[in-house]
Amino acid sequence: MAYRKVTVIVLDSVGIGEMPDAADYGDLGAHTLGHIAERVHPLELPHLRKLGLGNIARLADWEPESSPTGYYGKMAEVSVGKDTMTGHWELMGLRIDTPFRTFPDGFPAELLRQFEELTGRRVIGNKPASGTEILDELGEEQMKTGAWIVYTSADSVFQLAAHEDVIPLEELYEGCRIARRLTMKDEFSVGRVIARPYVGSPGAFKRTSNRHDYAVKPPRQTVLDALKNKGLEVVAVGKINDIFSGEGISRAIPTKSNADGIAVTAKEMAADFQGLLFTNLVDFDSLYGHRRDPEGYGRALEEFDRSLPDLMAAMGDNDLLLVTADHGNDPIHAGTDHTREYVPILAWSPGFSGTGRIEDRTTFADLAATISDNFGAGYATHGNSFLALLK
Ligand SMILES: O=P(O)(O)O[C@H]1O[C@H](CO)[C@@H](O)[C@H]1O
Ligand SMILES: [Mn+2]
Ligand SMILES: [Mn+2]
Repeated sequence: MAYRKVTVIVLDSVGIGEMPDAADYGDLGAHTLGHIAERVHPLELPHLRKLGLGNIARLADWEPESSPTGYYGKMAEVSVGKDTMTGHWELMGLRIDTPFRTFPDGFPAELLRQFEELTGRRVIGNKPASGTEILDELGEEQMKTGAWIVYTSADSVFQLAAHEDVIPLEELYEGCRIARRLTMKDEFSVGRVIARPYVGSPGAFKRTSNRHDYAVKPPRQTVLDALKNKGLEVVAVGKINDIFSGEGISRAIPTKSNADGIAVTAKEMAADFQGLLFTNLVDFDSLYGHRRDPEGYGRALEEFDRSLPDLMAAMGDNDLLLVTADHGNDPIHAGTDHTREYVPILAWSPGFSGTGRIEDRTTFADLAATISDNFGAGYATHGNSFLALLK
């Protein structure tokens, strides 16, 4: 049976345990969901557990669900990376063997010299940092001097933070476009340039939702292109459009928060179209994972869990829901970066007559293969479809 609409919801950073190669990434022992389940009491996720979340892996003292209603499993990442772009691109069929360049010691002086010259402002910072901590450290100096705050992370990112009253948004975005051009060169190449505007006064700075990402394009076509080329709708909710630089997307709806993303997704799930609805909920990662806040992370999971009945009620018998993630971000792991983890996969349709385990997948790209298989899109990927299992 072919589903008319497939909805993929990426719970950004909701990993389900270390990958076998986690040590290569400094992530031995990482377990985003497991550690949240251990730390946060109570953690009420009845709907996710009913689908089979607690049957995928041992999570704290949870009893596995005795009669789950969905198909459940986990997927491994084959690409060399643990960033959002690599994760999402693999979910949509790519295998990234050349890692994005990272800058653990800051960006080369020559890049910053050119950036300062072209923008007419000095740079301060230039190191890996948490985006909120660097504001505590350098926000006041920026307000006094009008310099750019440049920082990076374990991801391949050139992040440009600016107080909205000191450097107007338009100038910040122009600065990002300049940085984007400079970082297209091989020796300076980064996956994303990110505008990080903020407001407030020293000690109480707050980042705003005027963040904007300038990503490189996927290196080849993803299953999104294959669907779009076939005339199917590909609707992107949240930061999906940025992650794919708009490639293969027919309609994009940016969102301001998980709650907003969930509401938009519910509406689009109820709308009548044939194709793919693809949502990213980023708050798990940006507000709680990177901030190492297990409590907040748990509450955000509960918020999503509470919305599941509405999302499911919006589906027709011929629709399929797939819930997954793009990497881990264990809120009790050392540092403030992503963690190299398996991601969960939960599948549900009102039309299911069976339920059960989806055998461990060796690549996130099995999702792309499944989607292609469903729509007869003929997309070539290293992934393997598990569509036949879902019935
Ligand atoms: O600490 P903040 O600024 O939120 O940064 C996080 O967000 C960036 C992009 O997702 C990554 O580099 C990560 O480190
Ligand atoms: Mn992510
Ligand atoms: Mn992140």
